[in-house]
Amino acid sequence: MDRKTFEELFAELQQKATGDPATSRTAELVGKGVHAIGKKVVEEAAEVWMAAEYEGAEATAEEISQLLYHLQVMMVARGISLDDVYAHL
Ligand SMILES: N=c1c2ncn([C@@H]3O[C@H](COP(=O)(O)OP(=O)(O)OP(=O)(O)O)[C@@H](O)[C@H]3O)c2ncn1[C@@H]1O[C@H](COP(=O)(O)O)[C@@H](O)[C@H]1O
Repeated sequence: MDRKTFEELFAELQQKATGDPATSRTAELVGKGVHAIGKKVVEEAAEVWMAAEYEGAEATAEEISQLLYHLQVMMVARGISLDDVYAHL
């Protein structure tokens, strides 16, 4: 499995954002804009909730990974850095 940390994924997505939408999901989503990304964030958040209530830990962890990915895509699309977010933790 291609494992990466939260920080490593964010660095990768910053690079991918300006890439080819035909080969990069990140570039495709950033091209669609904040409205489309926001819908994915809400959809993935609901899937985390449902998995946590009705599915096992592994399925829940997978949904959480997809939510974190889409949150990072939103950050890239809006020009928000990791430090911008960490400042509020
Ligand atoms: N971690 C992720 C990741 N998690 C989720 N997803 C995307 O989110 C989708 C999951 O959402 P859904 O189940 O709703 O999928 P879907 O129904 O096909 O989505 P819709 O097209 O209907 O919106 C997956 O099919 C992926 O397209 C991700 N896409 C990319 N990454 C990582 O991001 C990096 C850059 O990826 P690219 O930009 O594609 O090169 C790589 O390291 C990837 O592993």
